[in-house]
Amino acid sequence: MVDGEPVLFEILDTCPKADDEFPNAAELVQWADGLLLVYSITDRKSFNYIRRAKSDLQSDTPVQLCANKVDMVHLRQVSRDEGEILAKDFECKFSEVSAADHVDQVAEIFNELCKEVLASKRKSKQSLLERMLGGARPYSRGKSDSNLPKD
Ligand SMILES: Nc1nc2c(ncn2[C@@H]2O[C@H](COP(=O)(O)OP(=O)(O)OP(=O)(O)O)[C@@H](O)[C@H]2O)c(=O)[nH]1
Repeated sequence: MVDGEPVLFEILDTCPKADDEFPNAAELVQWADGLLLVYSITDRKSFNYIRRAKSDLQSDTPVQLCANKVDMVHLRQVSRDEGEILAKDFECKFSEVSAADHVDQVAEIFNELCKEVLASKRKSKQSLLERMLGGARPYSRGKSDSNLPKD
C-alpha cells in the first residue's frame, strides 16, 4: 500500500550476467513506470554500467539511485561521494543500503519510488487534461450560473 492505494510491483532485473554483456537498458525497460538503478559499492563495473545505461533511458521516467552492500565496507570500490555526484547528474534521490542487513531500507526506497511514480502519473494526467481543454479551466456549474436556463 502506498498512500492508502494498493500497488502491484512487477520487477525486471536487467543486471548484465557477463562482463562483456551490455544489455540495451532502454529496450529492456520501455514499459517501466519507475526505475531503481542499483549498483554494488564492492563492484565498480556495476557503477559504470549504471552510468552508461542512464543515458539510454527516457528522462521523464522517475528514477532512484541506490548503492547496495554498504555492510561490506572493507571491499568498497565506489565511494559515497561518487554515488552522490551521479545522483546529482541524474537529478534523482540517492541512498546507500545493505539489503542483507536492512531490508526495511530497501522497502522504503521502493515506497518512495512508487510515490514518485504516482505523482508523475497524476501530473501527466493533469497536463493531458489541460491540453485537451486548450488551457481552459475545467467547467463546473456555480452560483452565478443559476440564472441560466437549465437546458
Ligand atoms: N553482504 C551483502 N551481500 C549481499 C547484499 N545484497 C546482496 N548480497 C549478496 O550478493 C549476492 C548476489 O545477490 P543477488 O540478489 O543474486 O544479486 P544480483 O544483482 O542478481 O547478482 P548476480 O547474482 O550477480 O546477478 C548474493 O550472494 C547475495 O546474498 C548486501 O547488501 N550485503
